[in-house]
Amino acid sequence: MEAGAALSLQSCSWIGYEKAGRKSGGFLLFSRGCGEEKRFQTLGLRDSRSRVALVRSRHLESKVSCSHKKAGASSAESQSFNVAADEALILKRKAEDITSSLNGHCIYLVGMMGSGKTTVGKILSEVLGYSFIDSDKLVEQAVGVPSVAQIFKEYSEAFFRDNESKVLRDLSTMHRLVVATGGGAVIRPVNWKYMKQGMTVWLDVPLEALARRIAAVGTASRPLLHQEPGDPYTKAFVRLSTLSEKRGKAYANADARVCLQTIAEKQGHDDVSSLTPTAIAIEALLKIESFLTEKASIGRSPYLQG
Ligand SMILES: Nc1ncnc2c1ncn2[C@@H]1O[C@H](COP(=O)(O)OP(=O)(O)OP(=O)(O)O)[C@@H](O)[C@H]1O
Ligand SMILES: O=C(O)C1=C[C@@H](O)[C@@H](O)[C@H](O)C1
Repeated sequence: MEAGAALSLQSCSWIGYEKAGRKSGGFLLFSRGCGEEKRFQTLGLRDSRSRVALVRSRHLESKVSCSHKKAGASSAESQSFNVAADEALILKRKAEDITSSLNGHCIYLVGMMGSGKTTVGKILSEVLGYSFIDSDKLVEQAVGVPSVAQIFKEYSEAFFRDNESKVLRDLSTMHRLVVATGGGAVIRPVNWKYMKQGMTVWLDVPLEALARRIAAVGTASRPLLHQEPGDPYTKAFVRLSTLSEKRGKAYANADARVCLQTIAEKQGHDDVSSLTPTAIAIEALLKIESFLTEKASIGRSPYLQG
């Protein structure tokens, strides 16, 4: 039971996993179940202040959710509503926890094509109050060509890489950005010098999931995947496998690794496809927090002045 029920963020609806009682006013009250300690740990809420705040916020927001719930909503609908609200709240709390130690430093998301750098990056930027930047788009603007695929075709990959390095160099002097980097940005050591001015986070996604995501939208916008013969899934999978073998070590230079397979296992799922982008963003914040805490514990708080 326990793997799925106790540890799952996906199934941690307030109603389902806190023991809930109903008051005459229709509001929910929570009592602490025996699995709560474990859940707090899973959510990365180790100190009592965060825990109290989360429980209080859940209580308050549950009043709002209950008073707005449609009378005819199915239990599946209300459970997924609660899961989404729960995740959003945890995300917000975690962002508040790390804001001061991050001290305005940029976050660079690295990972293979389709790993979710854009999707997760937008969520992180919003919750941290940062701006979101896609480095591929900056290269397109700098070159004056509307797509990366066209830059590869009209110029060359090397030309694209040179411009990508220039863009990363320029970004390295800035603050309060979440940057979705190009999938191949990790292969040039100089790019690491630029990205390490901030915090680097690797979104590590199994190849099958990447190929599935990319096949769903087609390979046309991803020039490195488009040349292979075959159906979109096979094209993507074959090429991504080769790229991943070449780049695996480079991605591992990142300060933090967000491994989707590990999150899925923690939540009791076999497959990463059940993970929401918000759950992945939460894990990213937890990993960022661990990195900052570890550095601070050895007297090397990377981003605090003084
Ligand atoms: N957690 C997720 N679950 C399911 N699909 C997702 C998830 N995250 C992203 N996707 C989908 O996968 C595709 C690729 O996502 P996204 O554009 O965020 O990746 P990326 O790393 O920025 O890709 P690229 O480097 O190729 O630009 C999109 O269609 C997106 O909707
Ligand atoms: O993985 C890669 O090498 C690439 C990823 C994309 O984001 C683009 O930067 C470009 O298509 C190259």
